[in-house]
Amino acid sequence: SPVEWPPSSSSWPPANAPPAGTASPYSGPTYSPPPYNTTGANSTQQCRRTEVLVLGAGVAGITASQALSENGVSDFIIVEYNSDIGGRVAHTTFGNDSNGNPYIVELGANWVQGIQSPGGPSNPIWTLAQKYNVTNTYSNYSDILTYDQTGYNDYSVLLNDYEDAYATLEQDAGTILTENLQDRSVRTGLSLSNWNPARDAQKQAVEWWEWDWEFAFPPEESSQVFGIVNYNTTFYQFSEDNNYVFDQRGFNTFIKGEASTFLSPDDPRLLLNTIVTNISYTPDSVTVYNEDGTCLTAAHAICTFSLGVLQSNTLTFSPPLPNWKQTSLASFAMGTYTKIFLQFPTTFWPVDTQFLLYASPTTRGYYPVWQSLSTPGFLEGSNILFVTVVDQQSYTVEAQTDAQTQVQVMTVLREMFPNITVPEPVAFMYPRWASTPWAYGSYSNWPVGTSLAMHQNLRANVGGNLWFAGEATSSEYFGFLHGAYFEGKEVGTRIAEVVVGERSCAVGNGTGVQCGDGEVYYEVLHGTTPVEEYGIRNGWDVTSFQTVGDV
Ligand SMILES: Cc1cc2nc3c(=O)[nH]c(=O)nc-3n(C[C@H](O)[C@H](O)[C@H](O)COP(=O)(O)OP(=O)(O)OC[C@H]3O[C@@H](n4cnc5c(N)ncnc54)[C@H](O)[C@@H]3O)c2cc1C
Repeated sequence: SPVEWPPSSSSWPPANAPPAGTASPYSGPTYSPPPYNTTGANSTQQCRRTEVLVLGAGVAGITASQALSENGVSDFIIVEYNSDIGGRVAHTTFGNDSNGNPYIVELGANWVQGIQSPGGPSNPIWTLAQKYNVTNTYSNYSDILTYDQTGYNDYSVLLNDYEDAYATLEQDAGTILTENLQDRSVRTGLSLSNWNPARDAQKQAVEWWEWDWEFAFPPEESSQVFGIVNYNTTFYQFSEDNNYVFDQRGFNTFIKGEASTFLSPDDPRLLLNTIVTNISYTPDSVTVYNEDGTCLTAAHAICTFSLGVLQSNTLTFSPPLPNWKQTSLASFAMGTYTKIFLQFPTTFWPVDTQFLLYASPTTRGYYPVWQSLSTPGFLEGSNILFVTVVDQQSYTVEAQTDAQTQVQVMTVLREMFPNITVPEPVAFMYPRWASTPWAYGSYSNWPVGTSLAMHQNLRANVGGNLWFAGEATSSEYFGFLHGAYFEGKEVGTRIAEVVVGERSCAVGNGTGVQCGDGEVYYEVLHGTTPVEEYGIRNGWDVTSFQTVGDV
């Protein structure tokens, strides 16, 4: 049995139960579990029943539930680890303003990426940001100053060189995709486009800003085809703009707003502070067992847990997931992206500049991208700067103490501003995403040489009734909020069709409704996927050959 049942006294109450709830309109519904089932984990007799279980209350869980609701399925339960909804759209208080009130800063998602071109489709996250008046400002990526260990040093011309190489990289990606050639790394593609940073620290910093900062992995570990598709479908389809959110209610305001369209305050269908430890599935049902000893059973379940959680050994499946699913879970990559926040007594850096890029003479990706929130249009006058690291440098800072990281960060800042007496920060903070047990990382990336067929196996349902959705299951928009949005909505809608179909069958009205509609998966995987197989069923909603404006 994958779970201890009934829980022993040592596991009760759970040691890592989430902290008591923060203020939320959806604070924990009071649900009393039935008396413990003593016949073993395989019996679902005593578990609370529902039609659809939605596992996770991030963007995908909420859009999936909303789609269920809008398509006539109201009998669902959302199970969420945390005391609030939003998942990786998460904020906290940081520092103080001049009145002593703390600022709100985003630990996770921060930008609406790709908004809308005139007359073109809108990124749904942009539509919702406008609907809920989420405070945001256009991030001007041209508003950047370049530094190295000697201080200010203008190497911004390298940004143009990279962009010239990128134009070739993206054209080559299109050729590989249409001619069904073997995918390769972005490093290989850049090299073939005459971009070779080798050990040139300034070129490495520019490359990091242009690639790693978005994908949370270096070019060596990123697919040329699918990295370009990801960029293309977001930034050419919607727009090239990234709008930075600094709403003092928190970015998750838009998710809470959408949740309130189908959940009432204290809705008993939302179970917060509930940690799923086992998912048991049969051809007829899915049952989840929770750390608090409760269990829930349903005809269908949508698992929206992050790729990091699915790759961890904190969650078990009974029976174990089939090989094709385990292989796909192991094939995709979960990245880590860490924002390190500092508040100072003054704004000693150029206040009218949004970004500062630092080239470490020794280590690629060592505290490279700095962003000023004190700049007009943001949290003006806040004296807050933050620096972002990803991948190996994220793992390093996660393993260090805050004090150790602060020393390194301050050494870099003093190299960047050799003529200024840089003060110590009055506040310092960063999250540790790679070790956060409900995320185990920040967002996913498409590794080198991994086919669409393999990605389809990440999306595909198991046993017909255990479905998967989230940013990682989005073939085109993986990593992004809008990827999670579309995937949740798609699976919620599909399950609603199945559920409504089953009801029709159950009343025997003779309409011949199909009662199940399983996802396609590939038992035998080929290295590349012919372009004619790219369609809505494997998540290919729009053509990846997007162009900007009239081009
Ligand atoms: C640092 C960082 C920066 C980012 N920046 C951006 C950005 O600027 N723009 C952008 O578009 N995207 C960004 N993203 C990505 C974006 O946040 C995600 O794509 C999106 O929020 C994922 O939503 P989801 O519903 O797929 O998953 P999640 O938000 O992870 O939702 C899954 C839910 O499942 C819950 N859960 C997990 N395990 C369990 C369990 N065992 N039991 C019960 N519940 C569980 C979690 O608590 C979570 O609420 C960023 C992410 C991070 C972390």
